[in-house]
Amino acid sequence: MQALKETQLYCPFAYIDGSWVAADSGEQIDVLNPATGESMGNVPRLGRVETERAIAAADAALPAWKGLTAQERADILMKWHDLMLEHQDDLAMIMTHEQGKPLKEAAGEIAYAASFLRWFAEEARRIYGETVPAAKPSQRIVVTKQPVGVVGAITPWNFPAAMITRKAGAALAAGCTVVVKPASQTPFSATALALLAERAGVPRGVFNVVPGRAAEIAATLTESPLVRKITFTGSTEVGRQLMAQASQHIQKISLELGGNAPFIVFEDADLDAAVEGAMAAKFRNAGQTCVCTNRFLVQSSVVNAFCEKFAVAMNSELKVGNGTEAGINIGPLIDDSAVAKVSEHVHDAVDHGAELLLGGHPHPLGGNFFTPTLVSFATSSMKVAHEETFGPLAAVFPFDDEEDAIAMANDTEYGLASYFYSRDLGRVWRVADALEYGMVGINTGLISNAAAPFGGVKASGLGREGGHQGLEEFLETKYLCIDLG
Ligand SMILES: O=CCCC(=O)O
Repeated sequence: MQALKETQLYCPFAYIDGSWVAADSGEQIDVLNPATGESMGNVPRLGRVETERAIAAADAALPAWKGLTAQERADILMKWHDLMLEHQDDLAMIMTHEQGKPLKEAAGEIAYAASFLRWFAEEARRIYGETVPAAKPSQRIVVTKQPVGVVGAITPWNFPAAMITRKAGAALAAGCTVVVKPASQTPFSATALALLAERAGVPRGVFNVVPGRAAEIAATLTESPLVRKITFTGSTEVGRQLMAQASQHIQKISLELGGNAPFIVFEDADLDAAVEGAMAAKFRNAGQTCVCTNRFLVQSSVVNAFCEKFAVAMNSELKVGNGTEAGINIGPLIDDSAVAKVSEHVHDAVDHGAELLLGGHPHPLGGNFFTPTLVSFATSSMKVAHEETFGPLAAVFPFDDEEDAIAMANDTEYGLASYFYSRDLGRVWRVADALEYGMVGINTGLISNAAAPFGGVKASGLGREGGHQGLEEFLETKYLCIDLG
């Protein structure tokens, strides 16, 4: 790996109860740089026994952590935030090496990740209760909020830092303690965050990182009666299993799962603005973002003009390569099966009659690089209409009118992010109301923000992260009935 300013941030260990540890078995995970295929190092491959230790540590640390004042917890979270920004370049370098996203984008993710710590530090001091008029004159009803307890957080490879802070920031602010299972592709971002958490003053046992065997660690978290909440970002398939497993001890659960985001361009839209939004909504992290557009629905009267402008922007703005090189803004896909999936969706679309306007093949650089691809005349018979591609394929589906667009947009089991462009105020409200999605970007292709409630409906998940709603997910409501006699 290229040199870090502070080499200690490269932590090839798990972090349990304030100690840096190896797996009992000595087993390790070899972490590959998706741009080169080379190893960037190993972390321990933990399993059940070490996870049980982490849960026990989190449980032991809970009374003291929830016993701090909100201000004390907020101060520690703010310190953690500041340290992340202080080490932004190194954290970005680690992320680019293990995840592939270009350095500038990785630095952007570090800032985004830190913003959750700031947001939840501020929200920690606003965990309000309420009083309610009672049924009897002698009684008082008081509602309080308490931390749910120990949290198991399972996080994905596509946002190796932000998905940890979005969960752990909220949990710690609420007074919970956390065991994080990071993705095996990107554990070094997680362990670097643990080091900074320790330096910020997060007490031992409050924040633990357990890289390792995913199914075994998930089973250990869901089988433990000490764990009171599971929070997961990843596939709908795994989310469904976790939800079933979490039912054993009726654990609270938040799930941020797959999507099939539509991006609708109406004929009254500002097409240049729509293309700018399309670039952002499609190509962030090379298309490997759960809120990336999967289907561009464009009104027939403007479909040619939109495709022309979109192709020009893609040709002139997208530079594919190793994310550590200057000027690169499309890195590699995470692995060869991701490349195979994009290829499969492109071939399937072309075989079913789509017109290939740009790309359509792996990039000449080879490895996990794929050329940004644009196809038009996509139809509902194609795989890209129903499955999340999770790569740099932009598929344009023409539609006739507003009713048609809404029906096409909602014709999916998913309901995470959606986008549309229109300058007609009446249409803006009608379409925003009609879209069956947890998030709607209107005349914008970027919707992610610590202050906003992020999450989906239908098969895209349960619960919200970020916003004040994100904190609620880690709180229990308790009602006190006081009889004054
Ligand atoms: O891919 C999941 C999260 C992306 C985001 O927070 O914008």
